[in-house]
Amino acid sequence: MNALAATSRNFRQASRLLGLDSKLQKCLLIPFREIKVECTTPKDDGTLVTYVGFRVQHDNARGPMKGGIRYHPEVEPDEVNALAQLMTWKTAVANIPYGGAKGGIGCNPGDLSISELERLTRVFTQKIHDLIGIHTDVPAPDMGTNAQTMAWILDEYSKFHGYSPAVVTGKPIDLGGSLGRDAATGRGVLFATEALLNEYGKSIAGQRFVVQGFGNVGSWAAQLISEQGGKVIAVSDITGAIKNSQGIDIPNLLKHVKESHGVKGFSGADSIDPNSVLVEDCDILIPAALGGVINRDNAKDIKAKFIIEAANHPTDPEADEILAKKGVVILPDIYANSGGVTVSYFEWVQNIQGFMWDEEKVNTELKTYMTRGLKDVKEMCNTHNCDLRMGAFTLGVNRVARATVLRGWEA
Ligand SMILES: NC(=O)C1=CN([C@@H]2O[C@H](COP(=O)(O)OP(=O)(O)OC[C@H]3O[C@@H](n4cnc5c(N)ncnc54)[C@H](OP(=O)(O)O)[C@@H]3O)[C@@H](O)[C@H]2O)C=CC1
Ligand SMILES: O=C(O)CCC(=O)C(=O)O
Repeated sequence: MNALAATSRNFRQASRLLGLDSKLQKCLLIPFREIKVECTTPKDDGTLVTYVGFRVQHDNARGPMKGGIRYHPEVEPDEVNALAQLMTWKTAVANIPYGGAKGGIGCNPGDLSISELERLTRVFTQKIHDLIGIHTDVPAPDMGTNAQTMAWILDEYSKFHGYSPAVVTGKPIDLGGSLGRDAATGRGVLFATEALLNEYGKSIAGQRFVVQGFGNVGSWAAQLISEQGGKVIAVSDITGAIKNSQGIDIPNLLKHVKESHGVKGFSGADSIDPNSVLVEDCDILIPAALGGVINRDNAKDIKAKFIIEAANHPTDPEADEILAKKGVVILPDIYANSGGVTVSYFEWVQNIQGFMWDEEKVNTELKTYMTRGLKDVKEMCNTHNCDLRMGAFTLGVNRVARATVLRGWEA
């Protein structure tokens, strides 16, 4: 099932549980604005190349639209649309005053030089600068983009609108980025996992984890989990997959990845088939790469008891049903990975206030938001007698529906 069909199906199920009428459902589902732009830019050898860029602004009932920009070869309109919709429900679940958006460019950032990436980012910004802004739509990093990408967007945007650090989050600290934003999604995953395990009388220490994806989110999650005594027994990225049943030494793996640009060849673990990583024997599985990776083909073989969705939309609805029958507990993306956008919100607040928080304050506030988030989700599970995914969807959709009705959508 494609990402948009899957996300919209979850939305409709939540709307039915909430008893939303069909007109309001339609109004909430259809994006506010979908932008598609041509980005033609010279390569380093002077030849011209054209990429297609997207920004989908899904909803702004609760505040400025917010969401990352992804550079990946598989970026396509339906997926960006689904990811923008997920951002609307995610910011509502986190209870931060934002709507949802997402963007992307269909390119392989690994094939581009730094100067080619800079030119592409500047051309994309030139095409969308009049549609983003501090109080309209605030981009951030996602797969294939990082703090440097945000610095280029900030600089290009500022040429048109004056210096505006709050127009993007996830910036370098020297340009007004927040302490703790780089680690925030992984740290949020840690806090969410702790809060969930607490419900089962368990803690991180001694649990066996498998992490798919070792970029920003996966590597921070693995590092913070291992610091809490969790045993990360298998990890994968685009270069391959590795396993050590005794637990991988994450600080050493991080050094290896810095030097070798991937987990492949790490001497402290055995190489395994990347296709087997999701079905490895473990207690907790953390998908932290692409969407749709847990589907009807592999769900029945998953051995983890808990799945913490660090990635966006890693689990297909068909897999959800199979896993529910097996008793696997899934902590859904729109709650589990909300630590990133929550600290993005803290960054935006700091930029607007012109006052910088220390890292301890950022992390303490993040823990408060993540702990309260699970409590709110569980309350909806009790009210609607549903699983955690529907608990999160009903929570997010209900908050957006209430804001929409209060603002007077029937004009
Ligand atoms: N960054 C953030 O703050 C947030 C990110 N997310 C979500 O988390 C996920 C990861 O994002 P992020 O860490 O930022 O992205 P990064 O680009 O930093 O990292 C992505 C990781 O996934 C790996 N990867 C790509 N394809 C595969 C594959 N087929 N199998 C295994 N690994 C693969 C990449 O390998 P390689 O580097 O070798 O290509 C890399 O290790 C995405 O779904 C994103 O939407 C959610 C909330 C916030
Ligand atoms: O930090 C942000 O604004 C958005 C992060 C993001 O894209 C996501 O949560 O999926």
